Formats: sequence, C-alpha cells, structure tokens
Amino acid sequence: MAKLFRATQLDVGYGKMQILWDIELEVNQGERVLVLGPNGAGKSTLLQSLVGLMQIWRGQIFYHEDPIQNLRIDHRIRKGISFVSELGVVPSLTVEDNLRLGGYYSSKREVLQRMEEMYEEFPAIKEKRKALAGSLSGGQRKMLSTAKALMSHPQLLIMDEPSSGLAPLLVTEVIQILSRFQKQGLSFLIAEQNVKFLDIADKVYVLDAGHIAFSGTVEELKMNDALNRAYFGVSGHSS
Ligand SMILES: Nc1ncnc2c1ncn2[C@@H]1O[C@H](COP(=O)(O)OP(=O)(O)OP(=O)(O)O)[C@@H](O)[C@H]1O
Repeated sequence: MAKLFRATQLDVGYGKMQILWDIELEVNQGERVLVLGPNGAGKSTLLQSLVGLMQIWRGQIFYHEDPIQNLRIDHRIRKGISFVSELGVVPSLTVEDNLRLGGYYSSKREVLQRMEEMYEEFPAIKEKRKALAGSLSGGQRKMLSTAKALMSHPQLLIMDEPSSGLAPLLVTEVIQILSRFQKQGLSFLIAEQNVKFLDIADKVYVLDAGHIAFSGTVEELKMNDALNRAYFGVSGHSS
C-alpha cells in the first residue's frame, strides 16, 4: 500500500511540558487509522501538531513522502488533507456559504455539484441549508464541519473526537457516512476515546500518556492489553 501520510520521532509539548514522546504514525492510501486513548492521553495535541496548528519540538511529517514544511500555507497539501474542526465553521454565515468556503473549485457548477453530494450524505444539514450556522445544534454543527472538510475532495480526513457531544445514534450515523467515503478511496485519521470506532478501523494506535503503547490491527489489539492499561491501569511510562 502506498504511503500517504507519516510522522516520525515526534516530540511535542506546551511551554516546557512535554506531552508527546517519540510518536511514529503512518496512514496508507485508503486506510482508516484510529488513535485511541483516554482523556488527556494527548490525542488533540497530536492531531494539532500533525496539521500544523502546533509547533513540533522534534521529528518530521511527510505527505506522499515529501516532508511537510507548513501545511497551513501550502495549498497543494491543504487540498489533500482536511482537518475537521468546528472552529472552521463560521457562525455568521449560512450552512450553504460555509460549505462553499470548504472547496477549491474552478467553476460554480462544480461547487454546486459537490454541495449536493454533501446534502445527500448529510441530510441533517440539507434541511438547514439557508440557516445561519450559528443557529445549528451541536450535532448539526458537527455534521456541517465534517461536510465542509469533505468539500475539497481530500485524500485524507483528520478528525478529532467525531463522537464528542453526539447522541449514540448520531455516532452510528457518522460511522456509516465515513464508511461510504472510505469506499470511494478516502483515508482517515481519527482520534477518539470511543471504542465504537474500532468497528471501522484498519489500523489502531493506542496513545497512553503521550506514548504510542500499541500499533497494529484491531485483531492484534484484542490479543494485547495496551487498551486496558491505557484506560484502566497505571501507565507503565515514566514521564
Ligand atoms: N494549551 C495547553 N497548555 C498546556 N497544557 C495543555 C494544553 N492543552 C492540553 N494540555 C495538556 O496536554 C495533555 C494532553 O491533552 P490533549 O487535549 O492533547 O489530550 P486528549 O487525549 O485529546 O484528551 P481529551 O480526550 O480529554 O480531549 C493534558 O495533560 C493537557 O492538560
């Protein structure tokens, strides 16, 4: 499988406090990768450093084996990698205008066509297309931020806790929607504490107190106690 995205030897922290140690992570084309870990394990810190929202202390990040210098200003990479963020939703704009902002298109027809595709996948926002994004419920806003991130036809979608604040039924719906996009070739990197996402993972990393405590398939994870240690046990790492 071709390598799409890779991070190696990542150390990250806030001020003088180190949060992530020697992270090795890889997403291949078409793969669904899950970073699983309890509260405070460092999932958000990891994703933010991967998408350039946080400075890394050490290590390197690659996209198609090219080192990423600055993902936020490199349009070629920005088009290929989308980070789902509710902060990216502009409350004072309509749902429709928010979606429009998510794409990079050469024609108006193309934008409208992609928007229709999004409405089909996310019916909850279709009925709100003319409403201001600020008037949406938490779940609807989550759907909008996901749809907006998908507008640019990314190769890799990076999501931080898609299940947070969602009712269990909506979590199932999000998982089904993501599975449909994966069938069209989209890769995912999802950070979650909800083990339900194991249902759609091809590869899992367990993040335990800033260290990758496990990497492998879901089947391999079942034979390993890394998840139990991360969620219920005392971490074996000294920090
Ligand atoms: N802005 C910040 N300044 C200092 N420390 C921070 C900051 N943000 C997070 N931390 C610390 O970094 C550690 C990892 O936090 P992070 O939010 O990355 O974990 P998480 O796995 O995403 O947790 P959760 O599932 O609760 O969102 C925590 O100890 C947290 O207190």
